[in-house]
Amino acid sequence: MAEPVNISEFHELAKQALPKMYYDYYSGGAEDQYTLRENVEAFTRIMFYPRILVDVSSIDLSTTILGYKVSSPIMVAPTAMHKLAHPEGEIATARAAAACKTIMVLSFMSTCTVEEVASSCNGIRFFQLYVYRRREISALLVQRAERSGYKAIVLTADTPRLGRREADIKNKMISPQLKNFEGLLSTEVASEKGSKLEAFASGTFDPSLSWKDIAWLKSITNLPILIKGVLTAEDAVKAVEAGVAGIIVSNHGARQLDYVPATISVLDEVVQAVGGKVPVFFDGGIRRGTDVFKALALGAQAVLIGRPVIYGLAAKGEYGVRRVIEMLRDELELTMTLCGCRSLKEITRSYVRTERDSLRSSL
Ligand SMILES: Cc1cc2nc3c(=O)[nH]c(=O)nc-3n(C[C@H](O)[C@H](O)[C@H](O)COP(=O)(O)O)c2cc1C
Ligand SMILES: CC(C)CC(=O)C(=O)O
Repeated sequence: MAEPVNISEFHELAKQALPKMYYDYYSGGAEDQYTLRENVEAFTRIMFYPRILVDVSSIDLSTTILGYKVSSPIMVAPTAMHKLAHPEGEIATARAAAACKTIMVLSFMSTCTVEEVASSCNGIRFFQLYVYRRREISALLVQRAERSGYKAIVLTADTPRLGRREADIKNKMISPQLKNFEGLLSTEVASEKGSKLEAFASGTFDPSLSWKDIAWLKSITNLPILIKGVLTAEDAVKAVEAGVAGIIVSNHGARQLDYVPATISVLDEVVQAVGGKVPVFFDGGIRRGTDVFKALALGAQAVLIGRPVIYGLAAKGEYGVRRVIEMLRDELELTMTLCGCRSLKEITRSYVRTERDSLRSSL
């Protein structure tokens, strides 16, 4: 295929490049994959209401995230095991994110260590945390990340168990390859049945994790804490009360509970509940710059992209990840230009209408 011109073409290239087991793991969702489709399709039901005759000769996409300057509001979401996509793994991703002057969130379940990624290039990075039954291992990783210069902890709160991913069961997905835990924990799972990754997670992840543990996390780190996996106003309020520095509206790329709404359709509600007390970030189903604009218009301060990064990495390594981020950035710039928004601050709710808005106005 010629040089891809959009994320969907990177997806196609990645599918060709990857062994089926890994492609299915990366691209798949939980059970019927209803939410997986919805995450993308819900964006198609939001329409633009652009303004004309605005001087758009200069467009500024830069912003700050937790005080760190970035070139655009598009960050790299934490996704596990990049070496299954490309031999350079998370190092290639980190270099691409740094070249694009944006933030990468490194997964707890990475195939390069926290330290290897930190020393691979200069860039602002956050560290995503899973809490293991053996809490001392999670605590140690938080401390290693803090020592290595990561600037925030992203606590993933939607994974007491792994969702049921049927392709992984059928493919007998391999045990995770996690270099961070060498000498701490064996990641080999003996089970002959189903997904070894799932068997590993069910033996290792702590299902007792609860709101009170935010205080525990605060007691072991000075870094700001973002909570990832919020889908309701009720949990958004609890997160603010627990003292987090930000919220990530996410359904884990539709890989956990199937039949939760598309994340873009709950963003409004969460943003209103938070009432500007902390920044709200967003992920799930972003495949176009227009999607980024829609999330910003509905109140997200920035977005994160998961699968598009993996597709770029699988197709073309570091260069591919860079192209994916640049493409979305360029598409966002064009969307802003055509909507008549010169800066991210000018992107407001009045530039989009959701299905619910249209229903309300027809009543
Ligand atoms: C292959 C894959 C692995 C993931 N691994 C993690 C992970 O280790 N930690 C985490 O918090 N989220 C993980 N996620 C969820 C992403 O952070 C993010 O919420 C999701 O991918 C966003 O949706 P998108 O892929 O449609 O952009 C993973 C997602 C995928 C697709
Ligand atoms: C290794 C997994 C627990 C990573 C993950 O969060 C996912 O696959 O969605």
